[in-house]
Amino acid sequence: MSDKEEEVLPEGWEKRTSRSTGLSYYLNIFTKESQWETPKQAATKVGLQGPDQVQCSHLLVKHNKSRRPSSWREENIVRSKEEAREILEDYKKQIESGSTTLEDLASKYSDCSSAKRRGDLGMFGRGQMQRPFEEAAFALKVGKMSKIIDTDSGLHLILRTK
Ligand SMILES: O=C(N[C@H](Cc1nc2ccccc2[nH]1)C(=O)O)c1cc2ccccc2s1
Repeated sequence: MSDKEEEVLPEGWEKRTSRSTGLSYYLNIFTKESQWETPKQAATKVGLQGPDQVQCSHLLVKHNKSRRPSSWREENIVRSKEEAREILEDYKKQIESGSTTLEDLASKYSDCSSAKRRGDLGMFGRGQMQRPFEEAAFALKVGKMSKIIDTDSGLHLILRTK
């Protein structure tokens, strides 16, 4: 194309010139990520490392090896980790059948104080929750539920809500 014709780029991209090489590159104005290749489709709004923050609800079943084997529901939690897994697998089946929701079960049965908020943990960024929980939460798409996640607190089912 002649230099008179403006290069039309897909939405969300800007053409820049590298100060060091003088070569053109393309900047994703949402994620600030750059690339040499001319973009063929609209810029993604989520960078390679995923969103900065997510919001999740969770259902926690503690066991006798949990960091704090106590909760608003049970002063002294004695069930084994295997029993906790069986309980959570049954909750997971109920949720997947559509007969109930994670939030309804969290309100009644979660061993986390977030049970009082239907399991809602609010928004959080990386570095705030135990790593296995964080990795699972940030890998979820909005509206999706995790597999059973094992942390020092116990066994969790996670639902990403934002
Ligand atoms: O750490 C908490 N509660 C612990 C159990 C627990 N351990 C967790 C580990 C990862 C994510 C949530 C978790 N909840 C407890 O009650 O023994 C939190 C409670 C709440 C309540 C509201 C919002 C955030 C949080 S985090």
